[in-house]
Amino acid sequence: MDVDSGHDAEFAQETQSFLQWFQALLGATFHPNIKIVDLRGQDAGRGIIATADIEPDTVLFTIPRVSILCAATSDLAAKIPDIFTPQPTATDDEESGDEDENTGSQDPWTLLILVLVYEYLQGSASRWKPYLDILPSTFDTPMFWQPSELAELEASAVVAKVGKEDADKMIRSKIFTVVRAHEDVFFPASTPKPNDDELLNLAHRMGSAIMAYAFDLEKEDDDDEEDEETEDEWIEDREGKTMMGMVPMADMLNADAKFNAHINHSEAALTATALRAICAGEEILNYYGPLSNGELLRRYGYVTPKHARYDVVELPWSLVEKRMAEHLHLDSKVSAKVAEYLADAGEELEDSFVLERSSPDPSSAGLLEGKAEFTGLPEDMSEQVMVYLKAVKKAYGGVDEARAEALADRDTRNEIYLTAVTYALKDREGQYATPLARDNELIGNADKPRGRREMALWVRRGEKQLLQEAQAWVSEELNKLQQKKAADKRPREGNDRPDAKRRRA
Ligand SMILES: C[S@@+](CC[C@H](N)C(=O)[O-])C[C@H]1O[C@@H](n2cnc3c(N)ncnc32)[C@H](O)[C@@H]1O
Repeated sequence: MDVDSGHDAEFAQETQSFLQWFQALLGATFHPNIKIVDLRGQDAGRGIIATADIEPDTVLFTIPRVSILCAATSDLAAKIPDIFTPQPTATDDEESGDEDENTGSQDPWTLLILVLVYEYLQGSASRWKPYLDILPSTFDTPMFWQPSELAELEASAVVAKVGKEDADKMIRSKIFTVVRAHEDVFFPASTPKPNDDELLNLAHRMGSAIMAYAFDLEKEDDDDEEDEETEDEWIEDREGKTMMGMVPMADMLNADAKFNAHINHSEAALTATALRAICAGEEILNYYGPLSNGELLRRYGYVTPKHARYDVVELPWSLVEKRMAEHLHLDSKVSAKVAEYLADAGEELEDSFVLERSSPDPSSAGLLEGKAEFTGLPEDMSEQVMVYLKAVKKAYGGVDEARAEALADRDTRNEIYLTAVTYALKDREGQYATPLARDNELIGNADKPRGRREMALWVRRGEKQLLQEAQAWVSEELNKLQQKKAADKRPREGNDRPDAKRRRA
């Protein structure tokens, strides 16, 4: 038997039906040395493992493009073609200011939600029924978390990105309208029609499945001549206009920052190949990109220790600005002038900046290379600080020339910047409900998080660790700068022989 029977007979049966369905697809292949397994014991759903050693470059499985579930393959496009013909672009809508009201224009996301809702509602009549049966009905993405679970993520930028309300709004405007206008197409006569709440839940479920499972598919027209076998993997830009699709079996692969398989896109099929030798018993892992654990949680509902190297933290400009104003002892009058100059100069200030480590790309074999290290503050933040300090210098002009003069010195500006950032980073760390030491204590020797609260704990711990690394880096830079300033002064003092002068005096 190709399938691990696991503990749950229904789960195993669905896996088996899916595999049989997949293997019967014209052009599909599934290597005999791999199998789908039940990894629920590790909070990882289904996954694929090697049952015997696998050579590098082995084709693990092949999915013919005609079996991808998308707008181009579902019958829905033929039944309501108007919805699938290109509408004015989002930019046009934004310009006309009626994006929310424009219920007609669909995008790759909403089209795929419509397709999935349609295929799901067709039940046994859907070509993809055995595949749809194994898609999850519940998710661990924060979109579905209780407020008390979300509270564990407090201060992480992930919370603001959950977007449940926006998703509800989008579903009501773009999905409901189409489904309700074509009930004869969406709802088979033999089954009861879902009410709005049921439809909302179904659309959310499909939207979340897309977020965690869908591939961005290249449009045939976009392929260039060399694209026989392109390197187009999970594309990170989910806002793009490329067609999206659900790729059975390719999405049975779990993923990590260290991985051993890759999905190649060719004209007729998608193939999963081994990037290096894979040992019997090893899990076959794909790669979703250099995502922070916060982002991995938001999109896919899981976090891994290896993704922590890609963690990010947002530093609000307000914290940096406040600390700079304090450091410069700006009074309200000067502050107002600074704001005025910035406005006059048309400077559009960013609200926040993303701190991250420099991390080498994984090797072509999917191995992690080198160390991820904090090596500098975001360049756009440094630029914004300099714009701000220039405005301060101008505000002091004619009021306090000595201060204005001091700000003309580059090292002085840098010192002000680094000092303010030191405090701003501490302030940012203080926004989290628990200190890093407490999170470390809670995690102890655990090798991975289990459950939502632990995932939140790992996300916030990772962000605070990064904040501390940033603080250490800033403090070192500040030391170097102060030493440089001291050294810059010394030769002058030596030349002027102040000691001798003082002695003479
Ligand atoms: C493309 S699917 C992979 C197959 C999935 N495990 C299943 O049972 O259908 C992506 C989902 O798998 C899970 N997943 C992927 N990689 C994982 C990992 N390294 N650890 C835990 N869960 C993982 C997450 O729930 C994610 O949303």
